[in-house]
Amino acid sequence: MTEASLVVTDLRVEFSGFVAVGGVSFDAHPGEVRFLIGPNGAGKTTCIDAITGLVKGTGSAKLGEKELLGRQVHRIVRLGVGRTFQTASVFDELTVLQNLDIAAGRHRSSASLLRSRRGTDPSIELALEETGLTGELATPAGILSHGQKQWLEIAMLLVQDAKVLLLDEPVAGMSQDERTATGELLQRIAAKRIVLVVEHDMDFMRRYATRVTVLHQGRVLSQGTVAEVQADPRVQEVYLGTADAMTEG
Ligand SMILES: Nc1ncnc2c1ncn2[C@@H]1O[C@H](COP(=O)(O)OP(=O)(O)OP(=O)(O)O)[C@@H](O)[C@H]1O
Repeated sequence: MTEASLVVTDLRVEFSGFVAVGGVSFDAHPGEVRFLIGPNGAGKTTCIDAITGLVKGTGSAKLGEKELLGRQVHRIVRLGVGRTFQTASVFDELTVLQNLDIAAGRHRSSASLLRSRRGTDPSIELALEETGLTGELATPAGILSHGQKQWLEIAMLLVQDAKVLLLDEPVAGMSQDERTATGELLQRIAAKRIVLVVEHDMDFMRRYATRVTVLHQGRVLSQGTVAEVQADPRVQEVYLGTADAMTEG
């Protein structure tokens, strides 16, 4: 597994002259659950979109020595950068196993695909175990709970052996139990991979973040540990009235 870090430097994204991300720098390392937070429209998703090649950005986003900006989406995926979206994008009519097979097949040779037909692939078994979906192997993804769908998406990134997981609001709409299970899952995954979480849920962020970057109007307002950003008066000001939970707990 990689020891490489994700280092974003002076990232800028403009949409027809509107600066959505105006020079953002942060880094994320294996071993930490890194959070990107900020009010609506702060530029969080756009940062992820730029890192994954969906929108054009300037500046730099490096995974180890490899520059990601300027590469095509599929090449960035091949370098080991995976993401989830705010809405789960699994194949509802296919089973959990079939979804994982498709995810695994994307970067597998036909010889290994042939081998995998003779039994469940070890990487799939591992991903199922890791995400607690082993019992749902034959369940159509469409009837999974909201939380399980998100875990399936994460499992799909694991079977692709993603070195970087960029997760956009992974616990939105989840029950408290599902949030706890997700937080613990992210901590396990982050031991060996880079995990960057975009979230609005302050309680979740407080419980599971190792370090946090706060964005506001396309710029970094504050970054540090949860305690450091919570104590930052600029952060309190921005969150006052929108997420007053920022300073609670
Ligand atoms: N394709 C686009 N074209 C024009 N403007 C865009 C586009 N995508 C995003 N924006 C604008 O860029 C800004 C940042 O949007 P972004 O979705 O990154 O914010 P966010 O922090 O992820 O917000 P939220 O928490 O609401 O998802 C917003 O003002 C948004 O309207």
